[in-house]
Amino acid sequence: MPSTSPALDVRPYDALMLYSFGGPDRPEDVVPFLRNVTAGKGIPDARLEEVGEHYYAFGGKSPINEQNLALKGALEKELAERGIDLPIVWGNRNWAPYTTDAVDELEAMGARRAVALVTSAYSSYSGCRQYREDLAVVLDQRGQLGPDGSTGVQFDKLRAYFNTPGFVQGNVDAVTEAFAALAGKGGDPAAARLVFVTHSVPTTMEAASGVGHATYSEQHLDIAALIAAQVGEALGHPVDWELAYCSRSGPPHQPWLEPDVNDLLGTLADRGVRDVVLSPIGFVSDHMEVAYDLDTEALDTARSLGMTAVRAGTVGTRAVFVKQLVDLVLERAAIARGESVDEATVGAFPAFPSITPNDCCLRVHEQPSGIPALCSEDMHR
Ligand SMILES: CC1=C(CCC(=O)O)c2cc3nc(cc4[nH]c(cc5[nH]c(cc1n2)c(C)c5CCC(=O)O)c(CCC(=O)O)c4C)C(CCC(=O)O)=C3C
Ligand SMILES: [Fe+2]
Repeated sequence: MPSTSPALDVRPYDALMLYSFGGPDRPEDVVPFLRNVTAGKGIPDARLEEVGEHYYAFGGKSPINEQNLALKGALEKELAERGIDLPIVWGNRNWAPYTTDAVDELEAMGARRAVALVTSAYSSYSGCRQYREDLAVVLDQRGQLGPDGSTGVQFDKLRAYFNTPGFVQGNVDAVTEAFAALAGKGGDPAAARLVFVTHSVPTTMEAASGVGHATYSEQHLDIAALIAAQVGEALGHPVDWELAYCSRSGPPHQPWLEPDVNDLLGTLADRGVRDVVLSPIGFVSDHMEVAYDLDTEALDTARSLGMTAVRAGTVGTRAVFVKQLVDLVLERAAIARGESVDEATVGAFPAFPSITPNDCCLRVHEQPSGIPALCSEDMHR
């Protein structure tokens, strides 16, 4: 039974759904996985073949599934330590266990209402709405979509958590450690440039992102400034920083957010920067974009430019981050019960809403998608 102590009350939720992207576990999975990811998205074949090679270079196995299992284990431990009885089910948009498997599991355990934790910290189509659309499609296939939805599991979602204290602190700790590692490699921390990295998105997706508070890039810039300032305090000297992007896809004529991290490294090298710390604040774990685009490609670029570079860790299963996620579950539960709550945030922006405006983060700016998305004002039930 859920605890009824106020600080530990997770009513009305019966379960937490850890909702992620998914990735292949073996070489035979790579092509079917990429087909799932790219259905109807107009990604050129050449890009797909290239991305397939990234996976084959790692034995056809993405690190993402093991990382999600580790996060699930860490969350279970944190919940147990706080005396909170809330089972966790895991589902992915693009690979097994799929969204529909997670919904099956919820039904099998008799769950009526679940709260979803998406493994993306920022508000954008790819990091928020696409998850809510896919969940709506799955419920629709089961005949469980609609404002009353009385037959199916009812879903809520945690708010975007990029601007929460635990996410920012986890990154501050990881970056501070990376500056120490840079010194260990003979680099000069006092002269090093801190380069934050996130996933690029088309500029149309950027324009449509962020609930009217702040776009995808503005969300990153806001916490990047905070992280750099706090790292500077820890190190005792100011830290110069930049935001760069990785993992661009799509056709060449389509504009995406820039600069690409490799191009930025070239620019910095031209300006005489010799030492770099890369901090992948756009990602919550060291999955394939980090393992390939940063650890393989960007670190190679830095090496060929004669730079000393260290890649900081992602928040992963850091205790401060896992605690924050559990705090967010308690916060969302209190909101669902109609209680007034203090939504802890850091930086310039308010807490992003957990029930989003209907047209928030559409795939193409100002063009309603026609696809319902769960946890939006209309679909909230
Ligand atoms: C903002 C964002 C995040 C959020 C950051 C986060 O959640 O961490 C994210 C996460 C991920 N993206 C991932 C993989 C892929 N993303 C692709 C394609 C795309 N991503 C996009 C954006 C994002 N993606 C976009 C705008 C596209 C173009 C197509 C479209 O408009 O949707 C493609 C197709 C080939 C290619 O173009 O690269 C693949 C294989 C994996 C799994 C990694 C693993 O296996 O470990 C993860 C976690
Ligand atoms: Fe992606």
